[in-house]
Amino acid sequence: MFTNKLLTLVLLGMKKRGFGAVKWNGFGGKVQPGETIEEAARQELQEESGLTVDALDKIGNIKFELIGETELRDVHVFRADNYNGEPTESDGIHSQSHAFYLGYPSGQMWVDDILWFPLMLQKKFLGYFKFQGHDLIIDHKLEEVENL
Ligand SMILES: CNc1ncnc2c1ncn2[C@@H]1O[C@H](COP(=O)(O)OP(=O)(O)OP(=O)(O)O)[C@@H](O)[C@H]1O
Repeated sequence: MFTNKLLTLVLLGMKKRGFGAVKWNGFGGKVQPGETIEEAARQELQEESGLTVDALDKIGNIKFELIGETELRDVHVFRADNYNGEPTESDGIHSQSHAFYLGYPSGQMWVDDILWFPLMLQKKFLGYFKFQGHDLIIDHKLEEVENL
């Protein structure tokens, strides 16, 4: 994430295949055995975008319930304001910066992102979203918190 007085840019990746294919999204994936959640976040960022980060702030936690799936998806959201390297396309992900306030590709993102992305610039938050299929939210809660 890069901010100056005029504009905030957010680097997003488009998954080429699998769950959430063709949606612009934060970089991420599943935590492997023996990894902490933060280690997994750094690993996925590096694998998917080619970037490394020094400071990584935990800013959100969202539980997703998808009707028909037995387990909740427990998503931890981290933010980094500086990064090392240049974003590169990987096997599974195509990366591109998007201006946060201008022309954000909302038609090609998870519908929940539009509700919580604005919070991640300034707040910590907890969220819950219940989905029917991949495009319809039938229940949700979002709350700002001091600490996670
Ligand atoms: C349902 N609403 C959602 N809204 C916003 N973001 C969502 C999301 N659901 C998952 N995410 C994110 O999507 C990425 C891939 O997650 P996930 O599919 O579990 O990982 P992984 O790369 O291992 O994918 P495959 O299952 O192998 O395709 C990861 O950043 C995760 O945080």
